Amino acid sequence: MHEAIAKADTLIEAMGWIRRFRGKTTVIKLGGSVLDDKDALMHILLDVIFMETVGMKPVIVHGGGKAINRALAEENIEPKFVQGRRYTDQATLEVVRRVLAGEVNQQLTEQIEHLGGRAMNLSVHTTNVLFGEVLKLESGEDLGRVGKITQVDRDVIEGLLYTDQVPVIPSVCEDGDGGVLNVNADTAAMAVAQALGAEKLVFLSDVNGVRRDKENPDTIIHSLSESESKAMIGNGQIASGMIPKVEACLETLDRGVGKVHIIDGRLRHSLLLEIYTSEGVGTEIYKDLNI
Ligand SMILES: Nc1ncnc2c1ncn2[C@@H]1O[C@H](COP(=O)(O)OP(=O)(O)O)[C@@H](O)[C@H]1O
Ligand SMILES: CC(=O)N[C@@H](CCC(=O)OP(=O)(O)O)C(=O)O
Repeated sequence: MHEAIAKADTLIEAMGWIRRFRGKTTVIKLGGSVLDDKDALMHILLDVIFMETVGMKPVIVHGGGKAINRALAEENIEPKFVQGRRYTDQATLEVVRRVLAGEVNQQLTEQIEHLGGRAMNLSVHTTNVLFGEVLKLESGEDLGRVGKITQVDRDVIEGLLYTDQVPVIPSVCEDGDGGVLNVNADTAAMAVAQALGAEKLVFLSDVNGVRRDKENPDTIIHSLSESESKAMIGNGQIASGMIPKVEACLETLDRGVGKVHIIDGRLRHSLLLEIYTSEGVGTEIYKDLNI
């Protein structure tokens, strides 16, 4: 009996934060690292279904870098990265399109349905919501068929949220000429969060947050300013796949999204903990105060 009362107490405690976030949009970016961890992924999707059930509006944007690497290896194509982004020739693009917009996108949607939620896959194979153009790096280096998002079909996404479905969006966009482009999933999540004016953007990865020493989990920084983030990218403390994530956080904060966090998708219920504990988990990136 005591146990049952404690459970009921927990529900009442949750009422405050459920009310606070009801009707608000959270964009959740799932990276290849958590997509590859079956157990972690199942718990993340259960958290997402819970959020939707209590009236929050979760939107999933996903990558799948590891699955792409495996598929490329099968075709003897050597992966190549420039500043954390994949150089994408035509053969690589075919693989990215098949794996991200096809397999991973469909598997995620089916798994949400299998776990009792309602989801809809929005990809270039079904209903596309991401449009863009070829990304040009300031350094002048060529990335091939890599895109940046210039437009998001907000109406389609909001229509799904209105009918209590979780939109599941891969990081592939259409260009204006009937072709598709490979987009880094962190930047795609940023574009979707901006277009929707999301309350939160959460990056779920395989690290506990941004660390001073990337090998040492104890050096996590819970609250990181814009200027310190830039300095850490400059001196190499923030490297590889963390660069597009932090850059996406900074750009998002410039464009009116409430909060941006990088959290550990392997930690059970990290998504719910992030929303309803005051200190949160992982790293929050904030804009410098202009004093
Ligand atoms: N300062 C840092 N703190 C934490 N992780 C870092 C840092 N610099 C580089 N990294 C690397 O970034 C990786 C996360 O990026 P990535 O592998 O692209 O994740 P995802 O697949 O979730 O997008 C970490 O696993 C880590 O190896
Ligand atoms: C241009 C570019 O880099 N595209 C990425 C898209 C997938 C992605 O970003 O996946 P993760 O989130 O798992 O890293 C790629 O081809 O790997």
